Amino acid sequence: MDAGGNSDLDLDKYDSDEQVKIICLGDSAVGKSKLMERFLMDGYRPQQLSTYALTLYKYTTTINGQTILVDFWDTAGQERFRSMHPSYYHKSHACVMVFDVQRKITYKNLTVWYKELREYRPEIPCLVVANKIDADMKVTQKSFNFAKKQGLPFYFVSAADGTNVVKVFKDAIQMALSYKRNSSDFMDEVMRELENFDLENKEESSDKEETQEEKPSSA
Ligand SMILES: Nc1nc2c(ncn2[C@@H]2O[C@H](COP(=O)(O)OP(=O)(O)OP(=O)(O)O)[C@@H](O)[C@H]2O)c(=O)[nH]1
Ligand SMILES: [Mg+2]
Repeated sequence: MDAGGNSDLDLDKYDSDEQVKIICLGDSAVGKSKLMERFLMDGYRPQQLSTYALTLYKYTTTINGQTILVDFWDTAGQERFRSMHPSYYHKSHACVMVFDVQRKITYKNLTVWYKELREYRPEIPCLVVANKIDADMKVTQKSFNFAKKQGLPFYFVSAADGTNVVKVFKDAIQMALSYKRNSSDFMDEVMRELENFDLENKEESSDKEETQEEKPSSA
C-alpha cells in the first residue's frame, strides 16, 4: 500500500520535478470521495489503484514552471475501519479533513481524526473542510470553532455544486509543497537518516559478503 516505494518510478513516468502526498480524513459519507472526484474531473488521470479500502489518484499540475505530481489518497468505509493504518499517514505532506455540515457527529469526530493525524504527522498542514453547504446555505453563518481553536485554515465547500473545491485542493497542494521544501519536522529528519543508514548498511554488508566468500579458500 506504500506508494512511496514507487516514487522514483512515478517521477520518471510523469516526468515531474517533485511529488507530494495528500491524504483525506473524516467520517464515512462526509463526501471525501466526491470532493476529490469533483476536483480531479479535469486533470483526472486514468491511473487509479483501487482496493476495497484505498483509492490512490494521481494528478499532475504545473506551479511556477515545475511539474508537480500529486498523490491523493482516499479511503472508504472508515466507520468499519475506525482508525487508519499507519501507512496511510506515512510520508504524507498535507491533510484535507472533512465533515458534513448536516451531521453534527461528523464535526465532533474531527477531534478524534485530528488527534490520530498528529500522532503520526505532528506538523503537516491540515485544512478543515465543511462540506455539503448546498443543502442549506444558512450553515455558512454558523461558526465552527474547531479550526480556529487549532489554528487551521477553514473552508465552506460543496462537492455537489463545486463551491470552493478547486480552492481547497490548490491550497492543499501549495501547502504540501511548502511543507516538503521547508520541513524541519523531527520525524521526517529521522526517517531520512534511517533511509540513508539503511543504504549504507546494505553497501557495507555486500562488501562483507564479498570478502567472506574469499575466506574459506584461505582457511
Ligand atoms: N448534498 C450534497 N451531498 C453530497 C456532497 N458531497 C457528497 N454528498 C453525498 O454524500 C454521500 C457520501 O459521499 P462520499 O463522497 O461517498 O463520502 P465519503 O466521505 O467518501 O464516504 P466513505 O468512502 O464511506 O468514507 C453521497 O451520497 C454523496 O452524493 C455535497 O457537497 N452535497
Ligand atoms: Mg469514499
